[in-house]
Formats: sequence, structure tokens, C-alpha cells
Amino acid sequence: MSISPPPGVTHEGNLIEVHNGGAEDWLQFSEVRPYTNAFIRQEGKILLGYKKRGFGKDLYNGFGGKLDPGETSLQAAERELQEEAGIQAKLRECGTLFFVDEKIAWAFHIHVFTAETFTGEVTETEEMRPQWFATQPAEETTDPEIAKLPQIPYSQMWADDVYWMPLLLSKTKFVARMDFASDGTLRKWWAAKEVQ
Ligand SMILES: Nc1ncnc2c1[nH]c(=O)n2[C@H]1C[C@H](O)[C@@H](COP(=O)(O)OP(=O)(O)OP(=O)(O)O)O1
Repeated sequence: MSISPPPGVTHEGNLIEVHNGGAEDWLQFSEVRPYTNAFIRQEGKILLGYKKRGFGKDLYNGFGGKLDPGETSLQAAERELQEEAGIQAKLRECGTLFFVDEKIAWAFHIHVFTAETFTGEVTETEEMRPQWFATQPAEETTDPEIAKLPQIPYSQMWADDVYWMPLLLSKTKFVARMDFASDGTLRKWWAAKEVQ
């Protein structure tokens, strides 16, 4: 079955819609700016960062930000991971997020990346405090180190993350558009997974 993604979301592959909500119209936007967001995902756990300043302050998120002039999204994602978590990884793109916010003039086109391995030491930086979280309930793991980790803190993350993070964790390529109201709540959302 072919489905039509919302405005701003361009995708070539076969998609299956997994979430669709909010009664309002999609917000208009006049400019699109590229961003990155990267996650280290290992057996039973994921590395997130607590944002200490700036946009998204006090929320947990992946590591990422704006592209520098001349950079590809992959180069930017690997640089931001080094700058914000102190580690190096060969990242792979695993999804795309498109955000529009009533308070912000441009739309965010975020390339999402993952890796299972990394080099270097996970380090707190001026911008982010990295922390590991369990990706499965403590009673479902036999690994005592994983059982000790906190669960993914969705209540302290962007309101959209709960819709696409499970797809990232299940290694399913995804694409999503999320529109935010000026009070930070979601006003309209759509997410789909890619099928081969
Ligand atoms: N709604 C939502 N959900 C999940 N992730 C995000 C959003 N909105 C977002 O902007 N993000 C992500 C995308 C990026 O990874 C960061 C925002 O980047 P930012 O910190 O503004 O960019 P930097 O280049 O690091 O900024 P400074 O270093 O200049 O502060 O959040």
C-alpha cells in the first residue's frame, strides 16, 4: 500500500504508517535547516545525553546539532558526537525527522544516525552529560549490569521521541514529521517505517 508523507518529508522507499495524530493542519514553513542526531546503541542499552544548555536544555537526547559549512550530514554527526560525548564512531543513517515549531521560523530536517561500537571514552562535556539507559525492562535481561541501568526517560525527552525511538531500537528505518505548538506540546505528528 502506498502512503503519502506530510509536506516536507521526502522519501523514496516503501513506507508503512505507524503513528498519525493531531486534528490541526500541518504548520507552514519557509526554510529548512539540516541537523544531525546520533545514538550509540548496544545490546540492551543506549547512550543518551542530558543537554546542559541551549536549545532542548534539560532534556535527554542523542548527540548532534547543525551542519558546519561544507560538511555532509555524516561528517557533522561524527564531529558532534566527538564534541558532545568525547567519542568517535562510524555512524550509519537510520532515519529522518522533520520538525516544525510554531515559535521557530525554519523547519528542522534531522538526519538520525546510530553505531554499535565506538572508540574513546564517554565524557561529560560543556554541552552534554552522557548516560547509558536500558532498552528493555530489568526483569527481561540476564545481564546484571543492564538490569541496574535506568529505563529510557521519555518524560524528560522531546515529546516526539516516544513515537520513533522504538523504531530506532528495533533497527527499523523510519521517517517522521512532528509539529510543535508554542507551549512545547505536539500539535500534529506522523511517523512511518521503511519496508524492504
Ligand atoms: N523535537 C526534537 N526531538 C528530538 N531531537 C530534536 C528535536 N528538535 C531538535 O532540534 N532535536 C535535536 C537535533 C539536534 O541534534 C539537537 C539540536 O541541535 P543544537 O544543539 O541546537 O545544535 P548545535 O549545533 O549543537 O548548537 P550549539 O552548539 O550552537 O548550541 O536537538
